[in-house]
Amino acid sequence: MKLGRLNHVGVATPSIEASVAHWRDVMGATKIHEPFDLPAQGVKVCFVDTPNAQIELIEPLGADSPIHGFLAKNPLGGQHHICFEVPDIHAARDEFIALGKRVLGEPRIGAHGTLIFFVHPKDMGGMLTEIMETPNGNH
Ligand SMILES: C[C@@H](C(=O)O)C(=O)SCCNC(=O)CCNC(=O)[C@H](O)C(C)(C)COP(=O)(O)OP(=O)(O)OC[C@H]1O[C@@H](n2cnc3c(N)ncnc32)[C@H](O)[C@@H]1OP(=O)(O)O
Ligand SMILES: [Co+2]
Repeated sequence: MKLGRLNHVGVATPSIEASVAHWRDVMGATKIHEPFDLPAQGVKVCFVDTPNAQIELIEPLGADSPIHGFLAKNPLGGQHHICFEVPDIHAARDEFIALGKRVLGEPRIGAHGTLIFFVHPKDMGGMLTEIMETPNGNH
């Protein structure tokens, strides 16, 4: 696979509102985007910009949210996934599968509007890994 830019670090939180205050007041973030619901992924999302990547705050949305289990184990929240860009999402998916990695579902539209997929943390050194097609402008 051709490893691209680190796009974001996903951080699960029980409260985006409380996390926004942390990133603003403790970490000094100056550009924090408006939160929005992403029902197709079962999360509410809020991007915090850093100079070279984003922090993606995710709060559970709905009873089927994929992050309920993580928050049950980590009630404070915490680092949930890392996301790297690739030029060709379908080629990347085929390559992970060929390496025997568990790709979690079909590529789907993520929070940046491009296709994403996830690879199981137990096949990735303990890190839930999100792969996303490079958004226009990041090339
Ligand atoms: C909006 C979007 C975007 O950026 O565009 C997003 O990011 S949405 C981000 C939210 N969406 C997703 O995460 C979708 C993909 N995720 C999934 O399909 C699931 O969450 C899985 C990763 C398969 C985990 O499933 P589940 O929560 O049922 O966990 P489980 O209890 O079966 O966990 C199995 C083992 O994996 C570990 N495990 C679970 N989640 C983990 C995580 N985030 N990082 C590292 N390890 C993790 C558990 O501790 C457990 O280990 P032990 O057995 O050793 O205790
Ligand atoms: Co993400």
